[in-house]
Amino acid sequence: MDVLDRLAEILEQRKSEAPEKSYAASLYAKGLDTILKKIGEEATETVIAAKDGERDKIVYEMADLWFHCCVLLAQQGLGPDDVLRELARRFGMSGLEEKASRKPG
Ligand SMILES: N=c1c2ncn([C@@H]3O[C@H](COP(=O)(O)OP(=O)(O)OP(=O)(O)O)[C@@H](O)[C@H]3O)c2ncn1[C@@H]1O[C@H](COP(=O)(O)O)[C@@H](O)[C@H]1O
Repeated sequence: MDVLDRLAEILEQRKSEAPEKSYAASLYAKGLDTILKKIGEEATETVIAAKDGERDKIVYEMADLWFHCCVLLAQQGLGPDDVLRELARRFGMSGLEEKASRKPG
């Protein structure tokens, strides 16, 4: 199982957690506007890191951005696989081939 699959699984589990116990659960409880605001903030922080040429910070901020995008996908009943399938489709790879290409070995 890769990182995005595992994160998606954890984010699904967090839907039944108490908001005080989990950051993801607190985002679900606050709702769509809060999740979208976080995505906007993290995207901006990523842009600033790139403009400043801070490679470590680009990675850190983009991880925050991807995390919040995964929260949005989960909140919408979607997951990383839906996006990866669309990316794969754009260069002619089937969903099954895309999944197989991500498996180690
Ligand atoms: N991958 C993440 C993850 N990435 C980012 N974040 C949180 O996203 C928030 C980012 O918002 P901010 O930028 O405002 O935070 P900040 O502390 O000011 O940081 P910077 O401004 O310096 O970037 C922080 O609170 C981070 O802790 C994450 N919180 C949780 N996870 C994972 O998600 C899973 C579920 O987490 P919980 O719901 O907390 O159990 C766990 O497996 C965690 O490892």
